[in-house]
Amino acid sequence: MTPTIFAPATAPGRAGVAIVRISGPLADAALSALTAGAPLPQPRRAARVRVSGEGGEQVDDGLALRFPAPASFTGEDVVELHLHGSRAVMEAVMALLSAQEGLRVAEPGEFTRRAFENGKMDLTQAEALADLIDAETAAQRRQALRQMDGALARLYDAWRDRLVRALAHLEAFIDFPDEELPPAAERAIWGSVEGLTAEMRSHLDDGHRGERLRDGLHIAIIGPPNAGKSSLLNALAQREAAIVSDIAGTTRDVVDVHLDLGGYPVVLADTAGLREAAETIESEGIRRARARAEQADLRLAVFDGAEWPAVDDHTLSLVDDSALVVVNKADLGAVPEAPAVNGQPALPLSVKTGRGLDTLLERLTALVADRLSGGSAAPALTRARHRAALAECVDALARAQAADLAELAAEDLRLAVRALGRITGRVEVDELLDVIFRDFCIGK
Ligand SMILES: Nc1nc2c(ncn2[C@@H]2O[C@H](COP(=O)(O)OP(=O)(O)OP(=O)(O)O)[C@@H](O)[C@H]2O)c(=O)[nH]1
Ligand SMILES: [K+]
Ligand SMILES: [Mg+2]
Repeated sequence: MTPTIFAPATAPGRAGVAIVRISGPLADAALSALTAGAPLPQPRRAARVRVSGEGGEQVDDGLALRFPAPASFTGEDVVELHLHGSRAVMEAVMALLSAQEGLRVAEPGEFTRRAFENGKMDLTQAEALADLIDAETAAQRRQALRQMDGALARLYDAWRDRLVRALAHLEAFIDFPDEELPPAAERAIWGSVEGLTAEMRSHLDDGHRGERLRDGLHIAIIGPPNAGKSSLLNALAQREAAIVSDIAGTTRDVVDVHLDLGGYPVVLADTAGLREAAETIESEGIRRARARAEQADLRLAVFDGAEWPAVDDHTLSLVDDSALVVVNKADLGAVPEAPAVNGQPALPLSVKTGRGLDTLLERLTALVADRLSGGSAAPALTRARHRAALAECVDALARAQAADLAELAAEDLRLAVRALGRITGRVEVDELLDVIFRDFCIGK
């Protein structure tokens, strides 16, 4: 018998309510045992229950909900206990459940895994559920909900269906060599494969926006020492995340802060000021600053307005045309209204007076939204796992198209189908035959 599993469904710690979830064939029995054999509540109706332990000692007064199989999250019998969220109550109830025969504590992700195994969701939906739980910003929440609703699963399954169909048509002619593959049928098969390849390529070529939206867009603040990089980080983060001082070379380690810019997640990094450092710790800091600047999705270059119109060469060498350039300390130097650095428009800024901060925030938000939203109606690829499988699929399709023999082409199409199926976790059954019999009248 499948073991019945249980675990707290709410985060640990003191809370008004804590929920314990039980899933498996013994879920109802477990509830009965906890409630001294009181009648089971009606399905999907909250009922007040008195939870008691050994010798009838009361442990808590709470609510119980039953979701009989298969209409439950996992597809199994599920019981939810809504208890008071204290450590003492939770520990007592967990101990009582552990003591019951056939019950054990769930492993991480095991409820969702059972939901997948019972056909309640595909792998992309299971992943989306994890993303929704981790979501910190509105855009992350929207992406996760959309994927949980099956947007990616539908896209990948539709592609897979089209591939299976092309493969079935090709195999039909391989299996029945007396039948010539009519040129029109051959064109249809390869036309469909070509169309699919193009759609997959454009889905892959999305600037990684779905994956970035999960992780946050990485922005590195770079600039010469004392330009006010840490001051700017603190102003954007609205807290004293990094140490600010008038000593050049204050920042050494990279300091990351997580920001929500217009609903989009951003990881903003403050870095060491760039210069020829005399001392080893500072030069290690500068090495880290350069490395971070290279890995970042976007560079925010801060020049020192007190030096204007001179600009720092070390920083300049890291500024590309996607970088956002600001000239800070505009309150000190003779910084013009619309400065240009190396021909690139820059924003005059003063973290001290607040000048330019709103404009900078607006520009940053627009840039981030542009990188992460993509503005397209199609759902975004969200994981490296999907990317790897899709790339494998596209490679197999390219090989199939180049193959001389139909048998070899069919083998590559089969590999392509398998690669796609891995994304959603679908296994192949006798689908090929189904399609053949639906679309062909073999034997006529
Ligand atoms: N007048 C003026 N001073 C500023 C401004 N922004 C920062 N400062 C001052 O400039 C000095 C250096 O600021 P930081 O934020 O530590 O500069 P940094 O670029 O992080 O410096 P390092 O970490 O050493 O590379 C501090 O004394 C700040 O108070 C500004 O807009 N105007
Ligand atoms: K400093
Ligand atoms: Mg600093």
